[in-house]
This record gives sequence, C-alpha cells and structure tokens, in this order.
Amino acid sequence: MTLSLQGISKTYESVEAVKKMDLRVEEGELLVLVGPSGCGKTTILRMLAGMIPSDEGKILFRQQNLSLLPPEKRPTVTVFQDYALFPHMNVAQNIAYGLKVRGVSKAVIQQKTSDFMKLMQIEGLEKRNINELSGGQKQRVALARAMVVDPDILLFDEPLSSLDAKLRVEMREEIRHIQQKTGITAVYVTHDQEEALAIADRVAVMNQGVIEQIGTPEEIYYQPATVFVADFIGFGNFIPARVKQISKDAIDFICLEKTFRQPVSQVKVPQGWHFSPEDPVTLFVRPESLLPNTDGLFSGRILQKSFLGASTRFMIDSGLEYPLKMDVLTSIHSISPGILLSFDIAEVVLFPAI
Ligand SMILES: Nc1ncnc2c1ncn2[C@@H]1O[C@H](COP(=O)(O)OP(=O)(O)OP(=O)(O)O)[C@@H](O)[C@H]1O
Repeated sequence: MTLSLQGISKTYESVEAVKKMDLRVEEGELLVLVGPSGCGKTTILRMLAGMIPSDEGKILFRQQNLSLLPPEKRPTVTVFQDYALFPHMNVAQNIAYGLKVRGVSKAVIQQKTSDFMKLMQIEGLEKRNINELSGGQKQRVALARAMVVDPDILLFDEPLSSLDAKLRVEMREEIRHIQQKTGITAVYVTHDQEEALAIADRVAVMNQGVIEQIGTPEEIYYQPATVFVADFIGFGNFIPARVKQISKDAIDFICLEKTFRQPVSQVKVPQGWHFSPEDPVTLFVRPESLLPNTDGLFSGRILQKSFLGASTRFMIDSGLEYPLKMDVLTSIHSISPGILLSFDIAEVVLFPAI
C-alpha cells in the first residue's frame, strides 16, 4: 500500500531533470524532497500530479498505475507556494470548490467546509475576499481547500516560501500536526534544508536529477552518505586528514598534525567505501561536535563570534585553508581567544579526500 516511482525519467529539451528515479513513499508518511534549485524536485511533483508525463518509468499507488490517469482522475491534490486560490470567490467558496465540482450535496459541503475552517483555525473568515487575507491566512485556506476533498496523496510545492521566517515555522508545525492527525500520505518539496529536517518522516536529498540519500532526518544529519549531502544539510567543517594506521580495534588519523585514535566500530564512512593506511581522507565535523576544552587536541584562534540565541558560533583559525565553525551553548561563557579544541570523535564522518 505505497506510492512508488519506478525508473522515472524526464528530459526537457537538453536538460535531464530527473534520471531513472526509484522512490517509495509509505502510506501515511510525509516524505520531503529537498535539494538546490534546479535539481528536479518540482518536476517529480508535476509528474505525480499528472501535469507533465514522464519519459519512462511507472508511478504506482495501491497497485494502480497512475501514469495512465489524467490529472483529475489521480488521487493527488497539490498545495502551491502562491496558494493558487480563486480571487473572485470568498474563503468559504474557495474551500467548497472541490466538493461542489464533485457533486457533493449542499448540507455535506457546509458541514465539511465548517469542519476544515475549524481545523485550520480560520473560523469567522467565511465571507472574506481572498485579497483581504494575510499570507498565512491564504495558506490556511489553500490547505483547507486541498484537504477537504479527502485526497489520498497531498503534494506540497514549496508551500511556505512566501511567508516570513516566524510564520514559516508556525505553519510547518501546523502542517505536520494536521498531516499526522489525518494520516494522509504527503510528498513535500522544499529547498530549505531546515524545514525538511523539521517536518519529514523521511528526507530524500536530491542533486542533479538523482536522489543522493534518503533517510530519517537524523540519519541524513548525523550520517550523510555523500559530501554533497553533508554540505547541503546543516553546517559542517571538512578537515583534511590522513589515515596513519589501521589495527583490529582502532584507526589512527593524522589531522592538524595531531594523531586521533578512533575505535573501528565508531568510524562512520559512506557505504561501500574502503580506505587504507596513508590514504588522504576528509573528516566531516559538525560545528556542535567541535568542543572547546582545556586538554584539547589542537589549538585555534577565534576570528569572529556570532550570537545565535541559544548558541554562539565561533569562526576559528586553526591553520587550515578555511576557518572552522564551532557552535557552543551561549550559557558557556569561558571561551578564551586562543583556545584548545577537540572533536566528539564518534560524531565525525569520514569521506574520501575532497
Ligand atoms: N518547462 C521546462 N523547459 C525546460 N527546462 C525546464 C522546464 N522545467 C524545468 N526545467 C529544467 O529542469 C531542471 C529541473 O527543474 P525543476 O523545476 O524540477 O527543479 P527544482 O528542483 O524544482 O528547482 P526550484 O527549486 O528552482 O524550483 C532545471 O534545470 C530546470 O531549468
């Protein structure tokens, strides 16, 4: 009982937007497609909705081949960034539209419209014109209009991009809450990696028409499978290093001219990649995994400090080509300008040298 894309491709003139993609979305799951502009996210959503055909491959939902169905026969409804509301209809008429065209009775339309206005906390706005609403209210109307027809699959195309930062966070929490409450299957497109991590059951990170990695937000954040994913999701430091020696229990690395010893079981590496003694490698370290401490493994000098609220970010010169980023809880005050650092070694991911 899943939505699955099997070997889906799409080429526009000379641009290969989606390349032989396989993807499964479980029933009731919220799957986020995230990636930089032009990586093919919207193209996938359009193929799911039937707005454009794929060049090859199949889209199956509950054993039915959706690729053969026109858009209006598909079990999908799309929520767009620009809301796509009907400007000549008031709020209630917008929400009721989908039910009306499906020939639902007046009494049911009234009941359902009222239920969804309540769910989206827009009661009292029934008679308002669309141009008399705030951005957040418009998005609530758009969501109510999409969900009122009880679709099996909700498609979100950057639904929060037009909202200001605070409202985005509020609305994404609300979308997540309602999606979980209704158990609707959802595919959500965004280029905002923070939004992706916050809202998803699973995240698919896309790059140039392919999925680089798919996994839970925690897997994607703590165990990026590629340098692209590590770089795109969150912040991090790429530190050049060299494998010194490998024994049965531990691996020694030389990094910043110091030797780090790490138990073999703790070394996180991309699947299928093996390294040998003397290989140049890259250590990927999150800013919060860099630790200021007095018996640190290497030294650095603070170049810059940015207050981020709960944490403070320090830019540190450690003699590398780029400054290291280190996030420290703001409540910890005693950071001296010339500091000693170490890693939380269990959180470091090892990549081939970049
Ligand atoms: N109608 C079209 N004709 C030609 N090329 C297109 C068309 N639509 C998209 N493309 C190209 O296909 C690639 C994928 O586009 P797509 O819109 O799917 O990316 P996206 O990840 O959604 O990007 P964004 O976040 O900017 O919306 C891009 O290189 C884009 O320029």
